[in-house]
Amino acid sequence: MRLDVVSIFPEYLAALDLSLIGKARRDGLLELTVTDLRNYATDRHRTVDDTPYGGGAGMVMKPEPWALALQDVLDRGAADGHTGGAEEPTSPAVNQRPVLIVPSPAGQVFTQEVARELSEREHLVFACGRYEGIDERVIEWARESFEVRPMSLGDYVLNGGEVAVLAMVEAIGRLVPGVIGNPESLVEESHSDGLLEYPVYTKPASWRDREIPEVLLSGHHGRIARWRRDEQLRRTARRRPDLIEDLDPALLDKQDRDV
Ligand SMILES: NC(=S)c1ccno1
Repeated sequence: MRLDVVSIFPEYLAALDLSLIGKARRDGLLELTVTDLRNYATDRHRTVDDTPYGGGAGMVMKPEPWALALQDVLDRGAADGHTGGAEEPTSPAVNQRPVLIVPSPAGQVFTQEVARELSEREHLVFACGRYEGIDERVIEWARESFEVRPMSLGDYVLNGGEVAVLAMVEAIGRLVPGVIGNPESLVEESHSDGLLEYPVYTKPASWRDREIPEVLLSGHHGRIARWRRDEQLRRTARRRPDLIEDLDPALLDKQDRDV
């Protein structure tokens, strides 16, 4: 998977050199490039923002630097053989276009399901807006060559898209085959089956007069699996009843309904 991030604070993305994502980059599983938007400013002051038409507080990110930066991302992708680059996409219907993800409170809510969908795409490009946002004409222009996806981490406002990109790249990147050493780890985590994950424990069995659930010491795999499933259902019902409402009933077995 190829990932590009465009930002005026490229150093913000340094965390993507660390841990599993950093290792995946070094192993060639993820090809991630961070681009400084200011390198595409068209004046000697490297200006990337200006006052908003119609008045109002704050500044808006100028369209031209963004268009030049995103076109360069496309051209580099095409030069490296990634489809959907500068030349016409061969068959956009099969989603070969690069996906332009624009973190924004006005975007689609980013979920595990969206992460899974995006982890199967070939080229993701993240546009980190700052100030009051990016001139809307950039989004319109980008639709000619990208599948544009405004995306929100949640209903709150950040100072820019970089923090959201760190979260999305980690959530998406870890689903790319080979990034997580043991793919089994992906099976029983929160949201993998529509439920929150069960509580986990490790040694010592007794800690500050607190014991672990006895069933976990039983060695009875069937009982342990049942206990874990019950805990998932209880925890989800308590903390995120909205997930239970949305749950596909086919995912619930008969015993689930007795919890
Ligand atoms: N909620 C998100 S993703 C965001 C981006 C910028 N501000 O808020």
